[in-house]
Amino acid sequence: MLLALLARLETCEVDAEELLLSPHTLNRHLYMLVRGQLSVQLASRDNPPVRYVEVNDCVGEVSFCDHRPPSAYVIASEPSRILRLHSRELPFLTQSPQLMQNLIELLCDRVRLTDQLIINSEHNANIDVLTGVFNRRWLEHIFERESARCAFNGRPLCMLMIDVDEFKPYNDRHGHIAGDHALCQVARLLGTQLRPKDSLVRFGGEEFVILLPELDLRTARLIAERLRQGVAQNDTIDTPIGSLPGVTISVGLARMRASDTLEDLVGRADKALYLAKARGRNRVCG
Ligand SMILES: Nc1nc2c(ncn2[C@@H]2O[C@H](COP(=O)(O)OP(=O)(O)OP(=O)(O)O)[C@@H](O)[C@H]2O)c(=O)[nH]1
Repeated sequence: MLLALLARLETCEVDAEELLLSPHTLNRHLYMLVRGQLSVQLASRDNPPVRYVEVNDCVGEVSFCDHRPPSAYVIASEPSRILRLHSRELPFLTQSPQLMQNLIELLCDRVRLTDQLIINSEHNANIDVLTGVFNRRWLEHIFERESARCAFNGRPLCMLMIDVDEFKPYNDRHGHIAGDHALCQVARLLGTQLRPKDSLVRFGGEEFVILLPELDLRTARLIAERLRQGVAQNDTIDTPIGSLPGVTISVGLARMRASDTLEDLVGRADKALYLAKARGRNRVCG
């Protein structure tokens, strides 16, 4: 059976940059890479590869089976040798339970890989690139969930609005890259002191938001004070560009009221933050 299958395979050579599969062209082949490397690109040939196909990997199996155009571009990233099987040989494959089992496993792998890519891209869409903490998009999602959950259980929900103090002069004195390191340090210091159910979000620029579910105002204030002290006590930041002076933060605190929208809660936390700045910075208000 295997020998008969091998006899049905064609060998082809592709040059670097050559297009093997495209969403605009029906695919009739199942390909197996025997030398070189292929890249898989979604939506446009100009997008960076989402993955690479290495030797012994297959591509094209989904369109080979369903006779529909491929969902991605597959391009040779270097000169490559490929074995291919035409879809007219599909009835031949069905004669062997083992070959069918292999094909099903291949399709299952592809489904899992696609799921993982979706999970990764969903995750990346919620993460701030510089600091690695959640971004504003995530805040909207998590606020909806946590505010509903806390309201349903009759539990409080508090928000901390945090702003790095005098960050413009810090950037001016030490440079923007140093400022970036300082922001990462703040994110790290804040993140390591939180419970898993708390959400740390980079709200924008030098501002962070923390959602604290199931904590009353008094406890949230203690936590805010602990966070403030944690940042202030780190008076130097070790970075690849050298040792930099630490920064301080001001914190505005607000507790969710019934029927608060995210904007309402952010607005009150922001007012409290403004007060903390006006009273001299490096403090908690609200
Ligand atoms: N390095 C760096 N700087 C940023 C980033 N985002 C915002 N900033 C800077 O943060 C600074 C914020 O400055 P201001 O809003 O004037 O406030 P401040 O100097 O921190 O003063 P106070 O908030 O009143 O204590 C601006 O200079 C922005 O350019 C970033 O991602 N990296």
